Amino acid sequence: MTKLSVNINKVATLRNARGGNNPDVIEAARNIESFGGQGITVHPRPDERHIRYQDVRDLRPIITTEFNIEGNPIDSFVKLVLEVVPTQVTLVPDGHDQITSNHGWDTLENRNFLTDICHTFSQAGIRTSIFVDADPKMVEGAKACGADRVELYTEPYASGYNSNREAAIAPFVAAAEEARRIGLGLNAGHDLSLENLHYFHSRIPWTDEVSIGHALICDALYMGLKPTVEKYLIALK
Ligand SMILES: CC(=O)[C@@H](O)[C@H](O)COP(=O)(O)O
Ligand SMILES: NCC(=O)COP(=O)(O)O
Repeated sequence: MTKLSVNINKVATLRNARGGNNPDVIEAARNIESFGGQGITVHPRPDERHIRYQDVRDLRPIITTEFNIEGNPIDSFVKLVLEVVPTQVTLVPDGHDQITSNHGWDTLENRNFLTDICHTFSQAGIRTSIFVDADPKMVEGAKACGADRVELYTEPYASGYNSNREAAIAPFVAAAEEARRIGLGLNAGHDLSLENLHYFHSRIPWTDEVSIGHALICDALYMGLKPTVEKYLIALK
């Protein structure tokens, strides 16, 4: 069964716009779980443009499903994750000034660094996932780093979906088959939406978890959070 982990970064974006606590990320997380969401994902960036480090601390005790913290493993991020001990940590190679994530790790070039980081988190009992492009070599490299899972960066699939979905999904099926072959867990995320999620899942049903934020929160502005979460869960049937 593929779990839906809802990324609530954009709830925090809206909250920070006015400087108060509305919308409340804690209430959003509680609601998402009550509506059937099987995980909460956050990506605390160094500039705290949306999710703040204190949000991560505040969310930990109230999350009853899976808690996935994504980020570039700079010292402050590593310290926060070890303090909070989430279900999973997802290592993302974002630069400080990136508007959003736009590529995965080179797991061959960064093998020693990623191996050390994965070991540190594994020793703390945290599942590790490495964010990679849909490339079987990068998947294999993540396994060599000792990661439990990879997360496939799915923006290229999403952007190619409308013009040729068969072509868009092909590299992801190849990368996902490599993960399955070598016994690596499989996550996916970035720009997945109600439009493209069902097809992705129909072609790669062994995906363990999809983490979805931007499109889902935008959909919720039109349809409401409960119906939106329910629609995303149906797309994973
Ligand atoms: C790794 C990934 O794809 C998500 O964390 C995405 O980067 C969301 O980050 P923003 O919400 O800051 O765009
Ligand atoms: N790992 C992907 C994620 O958490 C959310 O990405 P997006 O749906 O906001 O593009």
